This record gives sequence, structure tokens and C-alpha cells, in this order.
Amino acid sequence: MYLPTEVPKFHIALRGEALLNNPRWNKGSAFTVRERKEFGLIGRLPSRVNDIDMQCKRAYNQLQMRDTAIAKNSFLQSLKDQNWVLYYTLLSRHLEELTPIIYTPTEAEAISKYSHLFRRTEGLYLTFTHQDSMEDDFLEQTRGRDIDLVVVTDAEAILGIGDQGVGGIWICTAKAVIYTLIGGINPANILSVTLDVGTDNESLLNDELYIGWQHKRVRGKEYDDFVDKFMQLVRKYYPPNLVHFEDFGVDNAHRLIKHYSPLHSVFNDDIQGTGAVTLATVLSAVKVTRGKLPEQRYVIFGAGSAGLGIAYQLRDAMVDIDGISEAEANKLFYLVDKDGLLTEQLAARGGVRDEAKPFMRPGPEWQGAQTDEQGRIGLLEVVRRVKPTVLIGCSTVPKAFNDQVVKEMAKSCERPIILPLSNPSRLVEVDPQEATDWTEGRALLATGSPFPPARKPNGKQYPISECNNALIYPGLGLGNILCRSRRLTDRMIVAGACRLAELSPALTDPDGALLPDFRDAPNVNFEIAVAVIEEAIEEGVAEVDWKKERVKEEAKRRIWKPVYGEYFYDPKGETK
Ligand SMILES: NC(=O)C1=CN([C@@H]2O[C@H](COP(=O)(O)OP(=O)(O)OC[C@H]3O[C@@H](n4cnc5c(N)ncnc54)[C@H](O)[C@@H]3O)[C@@H](O)[C@H]2O)C=CC1
Ligand SMILES: CC(=O)C(=O)O
Ligand SMILES: [Mg+2]
Repeated sequence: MYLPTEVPKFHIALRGEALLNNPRWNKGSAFTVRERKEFGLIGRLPSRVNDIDMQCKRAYNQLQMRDTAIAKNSFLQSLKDQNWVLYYTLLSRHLEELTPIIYTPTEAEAISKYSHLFRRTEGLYLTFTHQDSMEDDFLEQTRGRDIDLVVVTDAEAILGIGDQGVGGIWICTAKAVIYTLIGGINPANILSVTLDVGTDNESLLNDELYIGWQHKRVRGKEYDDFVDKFMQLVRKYYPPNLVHFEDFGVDNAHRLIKHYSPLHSVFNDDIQGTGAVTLATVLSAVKVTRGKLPEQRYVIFGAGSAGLGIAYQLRDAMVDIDGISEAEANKLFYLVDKDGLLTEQLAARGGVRDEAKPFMRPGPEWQGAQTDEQGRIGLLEVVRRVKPTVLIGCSTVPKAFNDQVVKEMAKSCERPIILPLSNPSRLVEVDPQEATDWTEGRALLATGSPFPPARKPNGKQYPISECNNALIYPGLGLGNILCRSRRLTDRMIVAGACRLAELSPALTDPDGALLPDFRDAPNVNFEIAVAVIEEAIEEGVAEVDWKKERVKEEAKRRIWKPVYGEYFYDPKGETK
């Protein structure tokens, strides 16, 4: 993180309890003596003034007293409710250790227990039954704020754990934290929203403690009208901001992004973010194998939001970077979903969703293929026949890349590129250590959640990169916001992915990680943002017209940092 050279000054209208209870402005024991006098805090705080180092030390010690990941997650949630500067400083100082606590995999567990862990609210809850007051509810939370970014979910497909109803708000708040921690976006300017349209999760419908709308999911026109009502509010009050869609069900995810992208800066993280980070990973892997994207054969296991997003992103990059036609690029993909390989025959039986149709395989190509008793062409058969060089998993099926599949792939491929991306960790398609063992250390690997390095047969440690959209979306969002682009274009996303690939350690060491280390995520995402802004300016969609050589400097100045400012009481000052 870039720290400022000067202490920022703020005029604040809050005093006493109101100031201590506001996590944006609260400094706790770090209020200076002058501030304590000015804001009525002398009797409300123990006498000694602490600096941020001392506060971090205390908070870190308290954190270590919690012995499970979920208890640590709850502790950090409370810290966020109390003091943003301390919370973000602590996370920045222990980025690698604490990201898995506040994001995947622990956040999945927290979300699944949302109604049981619930203590206080965070974000905006827009419930289907309260849509008459939606505009007032929206303004109640946003009035007087600059909202640069809205992170929204309807919670139908949370991480790898499916429909989580109102608990989905916590994926938005977790994604928002990553935007701040890694992207440097001011947390005060981010709005997390859950669209509570019910849930089809039976255990939530039957849970007496469930805290959302206990009703089956609304679908069809009523759903579309509800989402549109929300989108029109965002467009009315915050036209230049970015709307980030997270963990919608696959069909709605594709429909919504298609509908709104010509109208507003919108971004679907599961489709575009995952597509972009995977493109960067594959670009760096093919550098190691000295190949090119169009020379690969891609098998994607799980053709939902992420799988299709990856296929589209890789396909579009080949068209853009390598100049091949879309039709030629489509032929390089083999998508396998729960009904087996996506083929024309399967489509004729209604088994292929529209977005996947460009990638379905022609019938004659698979005549004589081995099928199971339901007529499905399974992953092993696909791997046998296709001899893929790239195998990607976004299926939520743990251990789907078993020894047979991996060994089969490794027979015809010197350095198989294997990316088991399902989250949380327990759903990973193959444990990276097993993939390393089964390929005698030849596999090039990255996973969706963090894993320890794998040990190669020669004793060398192979770092497992985290191919998670969190390594790219903060930079894409930051770039879009800083240049005030009214569209997040495909080329802006490709520019970000290419910049990420350029920063890969594997470019200089074939046994190095495919992506930069997560500890470098803030600097890496800053570079991604710069690439996005440069592209937006070149395409003419940016509202700023910074000269190329000034982009970095301008961007750096606008990044939010977790530092305490100096406060002055002012009845007309900040209240939110
Ligand atoms: N690493 C990353 O950055 C990301 C990882 N993911 C992970 O990818 C996984 C999928 O997420 P989404 O695409 O959003 O979910 P999704 O529900 O849209 O897609 C999952 C797909 O897998 C298919 N599937 C289920 N069982 C299968 C089987 N036995 N064989 C083959 N396919 C099967 C489903 O039919 C569906 O099409 C999740 O675990 C999620 O956490 C998602 C987004 C980003
Ligand atoms: C990482 C992410 O967006 C997911 O697993 O859904
Ligand atoms: Mg997601």
C-alpha cells in the first residue's frame, strides 16, 4: 500500500459516543489528547494514547486467542464494525494470513451460518416485499455519500455453496473489503447490497432462526422488475459508478450483464473476473510451455458462470491478441457439465444453456464415444480423446480430477496446465499435491482458494498460485472508477489481465508461481488499474484525459489508505 506523506485533516461534526461508534472515524485509544478534549472523549477512554502499531499488536494478540477460523472471522467482523483504520491496517500487515479468514474459504462458512451468527447489520437489504419503499431505503443509506461502487448479490450461487438467501450480504461485504484492502478504494464509497428475493434453500426455509424473507425465490418478470427497479435507482443517483454483480445464479448472471452493460459500468465477477484472472494464469502457463493460446486444447469441467466466463474470456483474448476468428477459437473448447460433454445431441434434448452453445461439439466428432448408463460422455473419456493441454475445474465437485483423469492428461502433455478453481478449498477438483505426484511434478497448477506449496519428486517446492478473481477485480474496479468510465469494456478487462500475466514469476522461472504472490496483490492491482485506465483513455470511454505518463501518479494520489487523520470539531463537518 502507498502511504501518504502528509497527515490528512478532517472536519467532523460527531462527538462523544457518536464518534466512538462510527467505524469510519473512530480511532479508539489513538485519539490524541487535543482531540479527546475537543470531542468530549477524555472520560470515555483510558488515559494512555496508543499509536497504530500498539493497537495492531493488541488486536493481533486478541485475534490469536480465537482458535478456529470462524471465531477469527467473527472477531475481525467486530473490529471492522469498530474501527476501519485499525481493521485495514491489521489486514494489510498480515495479508496472506488473514485474507483466507475474511474471504474464501472461511467466509463461505460464515455465510452458511449467517442467521445464527447475526449480530448487527452492514449494507443495504432490499427485500422483495418492501419494494414500495425501495427508493427511500436506498436514499436513507446513501444520502450525502459518494458511492463509487455497488457490490450486489441475490445470493443464488454463493462461492461453491449455492443458495444462501439473505446471508449473501456477507459475500458483498467481503468482496468490498478486498476492494479496499487490495484496490485502495475508500470503504465509505462502497455500498454492499443484497437483493432478498427469497431462497430455494430448504434448510433455510425450515430454520426458525433464518433472518431473511422465508419464501421461495421469486423468478421471471417479477424478479426482473425488482432488479431493474434497483438498477434504475443506481443509475439515477450515481450514474458514473460501477455495479459489481456477485454470485447470481448462472442464468440471471448472464442475462443481467448482457442487459445492463450497454447502459452502465457493470461487472460480473464470477463471469468476467474469473475469466480475466484465468486468462492471466493461462497466458503465464503457456509462456512456460513456450506455446500460444490458440495452440492449446481446453477442457472446462463445470460450465456455469465461472466456466463459461473463462471460455468466453480465453476465446475473446485469442480473437483480440492472436487474431484468429471467433469460430476457430470456439473449436478449441470442450465443456463438460453435469450431463457430460456439451454436444449438439445434448442440446437437442435441452441439455445445453444458450450461453454455452457456441462451444458445443458437433455430433459426428463423438460417434462411438464411451458413455455412462445415462448416455453422458464423461470427463475421462473427453480427456482420453481430446488430449487437453489445459484442464480447468469450476464444478464444485471435489476430487473430480482423479488420478485416472490427471494421469491420462499427463500421458500426452509435457507440462499439463491444471487449474482446479472451485471454492471453498474442500470442493477443489484436485488437491495440488496429488496433481503434482500424479504428474511426476510436471503439472502447472493454480487453485481458487489458497493452498500450501506442493513438493515435487526432486524435493523442490512448487508454489500454488491463487487463481481467484480477487487477484484482479480490485484493480479492474479501481481503474474503472478512477477514470470515471461509464462502461467497463472487454478490452479494459483484457488489458488488466495482460498486465497481471506480465507480472507472473513463471515468466522468469518455469518452476515459479503462475501468478504473483497474494502478498503483492495491492501493488499488482495498482498496476492492473493503471493498465485499465490507459486502455479506457485510448478507447475514449474515460472521463479523465490524463497523459499516459501521468496515469500512475494521478492514480496513486487517489488511493485510500488506512491512516488516521487529524480531526477538528466542526458542526458543519462530516457526520457519516
Ligand atoms: N477461483 C475463482 O476465482 C472462482 C471460483 N469459482 C468457483 O467455481 C465454482 C462454480 O461457481 P459458479 O460457476 O459460480 O457456479 P455455477 O453454479 O454457475 O456453475 C457450476 C457448474 O458446475 C456444474 N456441475 C455440477 N455438478 C457437476 C458434475 N458432477 N460434473 C460436471 N459439472 C457439474 C453445474 O451444472 C454448473 O453448470 C464454485 O466452487 C465457485 O466457488 C467461482 C467464481 C470465481
Ligand atoms: C471467488 C468467487 O467469486 C467465487 O468463488 O464465487
Ligand atoms: Mg463469486
